[in-house]
Amino acid sequence: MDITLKNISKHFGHFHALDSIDLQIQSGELIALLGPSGSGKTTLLRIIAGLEFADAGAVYFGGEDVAATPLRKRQIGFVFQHYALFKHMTVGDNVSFGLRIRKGEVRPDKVAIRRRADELLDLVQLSGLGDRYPHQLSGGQRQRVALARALAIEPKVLLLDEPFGALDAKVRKELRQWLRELHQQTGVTTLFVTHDQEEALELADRVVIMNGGRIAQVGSVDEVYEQPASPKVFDFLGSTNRIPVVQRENSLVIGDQHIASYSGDYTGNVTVYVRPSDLRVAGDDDAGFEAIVLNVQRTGPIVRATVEVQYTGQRISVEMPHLHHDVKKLHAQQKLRLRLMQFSVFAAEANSTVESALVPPHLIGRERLRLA
Ligand SMILES: Nc1ncnc2c1ncn2[C@@H]1O[C@H](COP(=O)(O)OP(=O)(O)OP(=O)(O)O)[C@@H](O)[C@H]1O
Repeated sequence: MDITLKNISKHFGHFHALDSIDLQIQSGELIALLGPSGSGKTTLLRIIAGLEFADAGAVYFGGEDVAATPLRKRQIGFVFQHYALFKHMTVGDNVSFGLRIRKGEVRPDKVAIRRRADELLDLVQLSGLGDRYPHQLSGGQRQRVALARALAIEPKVLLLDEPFGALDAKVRKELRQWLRELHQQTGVTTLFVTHDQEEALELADRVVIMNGGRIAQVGSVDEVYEQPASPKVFDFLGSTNRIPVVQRENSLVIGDQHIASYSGDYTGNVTVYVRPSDLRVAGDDDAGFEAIVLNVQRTGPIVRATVEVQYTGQRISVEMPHLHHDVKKLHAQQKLRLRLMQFSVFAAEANSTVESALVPPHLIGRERLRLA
């Protein structure tokens, strides 16, 4: 089932929780709604479900405006963060609940209901546990029961609100992989809310990044990660270093050092955004910038260092694989050159001064005069 959201807005009192949301979701897509707390993810999910109503705009399922379609007729499966299983019912009865409460002709007979529950328990890899009660399951198993229950009604759309939020990190990782496989098998159009960028990037076909009730960017995992539309999106998708530099003749420079080629939209004083893991020790022929190592931490296969960028004074983090011979020897007070493997450039931040970005310290007096 494809879903179209057109110009959705929602206020709670004077608070503008959603502002002109437009989004098109293809049938069978797995979409992550990612964003900081309060950005409007759950509100949007609830509006799609019909649990909340928009002040303006429309939701279309397969081209049909669902404004007048009540919740029970939207054929939506839900899973929330806190497993809302019925405690007094067995796992099998929980899974088949949506079928057992159907009325009239659409209610399958007892044997068919039992068979469907068993199939679903197979699908979520819990076969044989149908007679247990929820308290006899682990957290991860309970969330899988919740998913099986949501799938029992053969939903056209699956909506998951932080489905793994209450589970520990290891179980979360396992369930992510499992959900991805389950989605490949069922092909149900799925939207899931998360504020965990790793979860969104690992699971989704496309990511919708929300901020302050608006969509900050929509794209494939590679698009949002490699071409973030704004500093906010860059920040939200992982650790960020910011380095003030100058764009000059297709080049980014710090002082007299050419640190990378660049011919994008921004010119003059700009800020390079680079992730710690996208920095490497530069070879003799590489473009790069000088830095001094302040401290080094070795954690398993990764070496983490804090370095100070020469001339600009920024303290930035670097993460490199420990196997490289230059990285093995890294120590405090060492001078080195770093190169940017992948980075984004945005307009200069308000507090990054021209003199710190542009010139080596011994030239600052002169350069300031020239700029005055
Ligand atoms: N029923 C309500 N009444 C008043 N304000 C609400 C209501 N529901 C949500 N809000 C507000 O709307 C904003 C968006 O809330 P929403 O739950 O959609 O955010 P979210 O991105 O899902 O956040 P989280 O990750 O913390 O769950 C928040 O500021 C929240 O306080």
